Order: sequence, then structure tokens, then C-alpha cells
Amino acid sequence: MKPKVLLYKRIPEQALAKLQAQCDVVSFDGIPHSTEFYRELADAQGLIGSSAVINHPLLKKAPKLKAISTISVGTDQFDHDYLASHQIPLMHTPNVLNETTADTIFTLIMCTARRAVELTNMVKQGNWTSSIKEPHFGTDVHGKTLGIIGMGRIGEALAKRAHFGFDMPIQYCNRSRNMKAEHTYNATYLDMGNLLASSDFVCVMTPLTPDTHKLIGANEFAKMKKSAIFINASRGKVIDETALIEALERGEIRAAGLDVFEVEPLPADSPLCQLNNAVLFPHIGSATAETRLKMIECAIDNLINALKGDLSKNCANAHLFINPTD
Ligand SMILES: NC(=O)C1=CN([C@@H]2O[C@H](COP(=O)(O)OP(=O)(O)OC[C@H]3O[C@@H](n4cnc5c(N)ncnc54)[C@H](OP(=O)(O)O)[C@@H]3O)[C@@H](O)[C@H]2O)C=CC1
Ligand SMILES: O=CC(=O)O
Repeated sequence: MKPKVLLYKRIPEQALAKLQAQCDVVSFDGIPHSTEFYRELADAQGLIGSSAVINHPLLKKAPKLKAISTISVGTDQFDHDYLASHQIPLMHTPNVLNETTADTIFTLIMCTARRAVELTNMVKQGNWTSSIKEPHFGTDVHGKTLGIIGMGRIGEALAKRAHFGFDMPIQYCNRSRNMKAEHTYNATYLDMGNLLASSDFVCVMTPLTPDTHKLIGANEFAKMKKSAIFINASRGKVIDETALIEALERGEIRAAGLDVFEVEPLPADSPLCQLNNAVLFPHIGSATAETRLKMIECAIDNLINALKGDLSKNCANAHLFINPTD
């Protein structure tokens, strides 16, 4: 008998057919919290989808669950303690989105430095009345120092662009050294304080964990150069958004480029929406047609493998399943 799988995201027909070939699939568009949804969840062995918060109350209603597969690399939306105590593997989609997400981050770097959105709006609103002078000048990107907090898979893809394409000296901080980044991109390992004080662009790319919650707040913005540009494409809660708004309003830093927010979708009345020096993307790090399809295909393979007991690739909580005597 095929395992029963609950899909909580719309996916292309071809991908759905691949999942249906191996699993008995019940589809929902998101998590509706309806009687019907919970009835189907009660005997589901697999769960696959993205974005929604999968917390303790929801997981308790899925006592037969054998594996979860998220169409994302980030896994902060899951209750990891529950998954650990019930030995449920959580599969995710690392690597397939590295290049696209690094492209998005570089777009934020370019748009903030060259004031692309602000100046586009000026043209569209009919306010381009004479040749552009100093008050509208941007700042160079090439040759400037890039500080990456969280030099992992995506951080490396960003460092590659900055080092080979833009002659940018790279510095980074992690809990442990990344020798590949040091050798390949000539990246310098620094503590956070020194990185903040000496970078022209500070880019945060850590996962959201209890350790990284509000990792960057008022003290960290105060350490940055007045001319620094801050970029966050990791998770909104990795920074203190109120402190960032204050730093931008007071001119403590030059600008910010954000793909992620404390609350998503970002409420239209957020003070960020009033700031010319904030470039705001609606969480589009991996949002290209090609990459989203690759992520869906990867997540389907991950789920099928996990339901067969194969956790050798892309298991985010693999440490739970490694036999210490192996
Ligand atoms: N905006 C978007 O659409 C996207 C956002 N993301 C987000 O980006 C995150 C990173 O993805 P990815 O690069 O694949 O992840 P990786 O795990 O490859 O890299 C994360 C890096 O963060 C470092 N890190 C972790 N904790 C800390 C800490 N407390 N202090 C300093 N550094 C730390 C890790 O190094 P070490 O362990 O040595 O500390 C690691 O190098 C995802 O978890 C997700 O939240 C991902 C894709 C798209
Ligand atoms: O935010 C996107 C992800 O894949 O994580």
C-alpha cells in the first residue's frame, strides 16, 4: 500500500504526478485548520509543503507521521523539540537554491548602493527635472568590504560573486571557521564586533535558531560605519527590526536591503515602508521559476526517500538518527 501523504502547497501537475506515483496524496492549498484538514492529518504518514508554521498543537494531531519534507532550506517554522521527541525526520532543500538566493542578495546590495528603487520612483513620478547631482549619488559596490555573518552554503555563493565579480574583500563570522571560503574567496575570519566596525556592506545569512534570535540589534547597528549598508535575507527575527528602523531613521547606517521581516507579509503601515533608504523585497530569495521547481522536485525525492527510511541526503535533523556506535 502507498503511504498517505498530506501536501499543503499547490505544486505543478508534473511534480504532483511524481509524488502520486509513490504516495497516496491528499492536497490542500496551505494549512486551512479545517475539520477536513485535521481528519486527513490524523492518519497521514508524510507531510510536504512550505512556509506554514508546523507547531506542537498541529503535530499532535498527526500521530502516524513518519517524515516531513519542507520545500525550503530554512526549518525554523517547525517545532524541533517535538520532532526530536517523536523521532520524526525533517527533510529540507539545501544547495539547489544557493545561486538564486545569492543573486537576490546581490540585487539588494546593488539596489541599496545605487538607490535603484528610490530613483526609479523619482522618474516614474515625473520628478526627474535636471541631471542627477550629489544629493542623488549612490555609492560604489566594487572594491568595498563585504562582511558576511553566516558563511554557509548561500554565504559562499554570495562571496563568489563579490570576490570574482566585484573585487570586494570578504570578511565573515561564524561559530567555526569556513576554510573553503578562506581559501577560495580569500575571506578573513573575524569576530562579530570587528566585522561590524570594518565592513561597508554587512549581510546576515545565518539560520534562525534560539542562538541567532535578534542577533543584530541596537548595539550591533551602533558598531557599524555610518556609511554601512545592511542586508538581511536570512529570517526577519534574526534582527531587531525596531532597532534597525531607528538606525535608519537616525542615519546611524546608510541603508538597508531586506528580503525577510519579523512579520510576513510586511504590514503596509510598517515604518520601513516610509523609508527611502530601505529596499524591501517580499521574501523572494529563491523565487525564480527554475529554482522553485528544483526545490519542489528535491522535496518530493526527500520525502519518498525518508518514508523508505533513507535519510542519507537532506535530513535537517539527521543527528537524531545517527547511531553513536556506527
Ligand atoms: N530569503 C530567502 O528566500 C532565503 C532565506 N534563507 C535563509 O538562509 C539561511 C541560511 O541558509 P544556508 O546558507 O543554506 O545555511 P548554512 O547552514 O549553509 O549556513 C548558515 C551559516 O550560519 C552560521 N551560523 C549558524 N549559527 C550562527 C551563529 N549563532 N553565529 C554566527 N554564525 C552562525 C553557520 O556556521 P557555524 O555553524 O560555524 O556557526 C553557517 O555557516 C536558511 O536557514 C534560511 O533561513 C535560505 C534560502 C532562501
Ligand atoms: O526562505 C527560504 C528558504 O528556503 O528557507
